[in-house]
Amino acid sequence: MTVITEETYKYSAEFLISKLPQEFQQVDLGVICGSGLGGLVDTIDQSTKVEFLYKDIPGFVASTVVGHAGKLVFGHLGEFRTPTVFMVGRFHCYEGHTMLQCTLPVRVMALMGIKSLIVTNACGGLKSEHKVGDLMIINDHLSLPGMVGNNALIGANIEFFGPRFPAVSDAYTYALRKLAFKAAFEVGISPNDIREGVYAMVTGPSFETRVEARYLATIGADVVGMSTVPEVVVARHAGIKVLGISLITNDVVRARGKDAKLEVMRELGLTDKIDTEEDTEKTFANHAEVLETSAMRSNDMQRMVIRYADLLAATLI
Ligand SMILES: O=P(O)(O)O[C@H]1O[C@H](CO)[C@@H](O)[C@H]1O
Ligand SMILES: Nc1nc2[nH]cnc2c(=O)[nH]1
Repeated sequence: MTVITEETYKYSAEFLISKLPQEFQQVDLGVICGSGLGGLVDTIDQSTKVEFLYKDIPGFVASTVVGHAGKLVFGHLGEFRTPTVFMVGRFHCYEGHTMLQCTLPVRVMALMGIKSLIVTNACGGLKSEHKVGDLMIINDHLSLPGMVGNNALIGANIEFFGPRFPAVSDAYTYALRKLAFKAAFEVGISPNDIREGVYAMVTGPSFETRVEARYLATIGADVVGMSTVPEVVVARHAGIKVLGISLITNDVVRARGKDAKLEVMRELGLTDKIDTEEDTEKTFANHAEVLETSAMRSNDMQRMVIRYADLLAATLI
């Protein structure tokens, strides 16, 4: 198992601080941009923005997924010009990175002073009442890897960041969720297009089988994705408040699929013996669709995040 020491996190943060102007020596807010959602950095003041490629930052691994640019950007967000650090592209375990490598940037952000983190992602919808393109404020998560031996906090605990056994029962701060809904409604997002619910994490990279999708829905998940949870767990461990926003980029296929036995019975004229109904759905999840939906809805998400940052700056949360 790769071990990342307290010194490594500090070295990464010190590297960044040594290269940053005074205004970004300490940042208030962190944002992790999900698949195809990195456009948010195009909305910040371009004249003060400072960018680092992940490959140039000590301790960071490389980002390999299409739709994840692979850079850390410092800039002023919103009318209140909140000093913010953006991960434009994140790391996923399915890229071959460990949980510790995937979450290293969150601890670096913690060392740079963030008190609040916005985690965004693209995900598949598991409920028939969801529409592709809906936003969802995460109110809880279900970590399948975390429950069976791949929790982001496995390994020697670094007391400097937080306790050995942190509570995550209210990982997604209620007051911040309220603020996010307020921001969404204020920028004109319809209550019909934004929900609140449970994000399930699987490691991927294969999408769900039909029965896995039904299983996840049965055990309480509303959406499923391959990220977010490790970042949230590490952020909460370090005492950072979290808002999670999911964009439902595709429907996860839950129907049973074509029934070979029925087809053969029909072909042989055994129709009087058919006692079950077929339950088919021919679509399948794919990353191109994920990026297409992100591109369609990223503007709304950006406006909402900017408004949220301003509401946050104006409150004491
Ligand atoms: O969670 P983000 O990084 O937004 O990306 C999601 O989209 C990719 C699959 O299309 C997976 O990486 C999944 O986790
Ligand atoms: N696991 C998973 N991750 C996703 N990310 C975006 N869409 C999906 C999906 O359908 N399943």
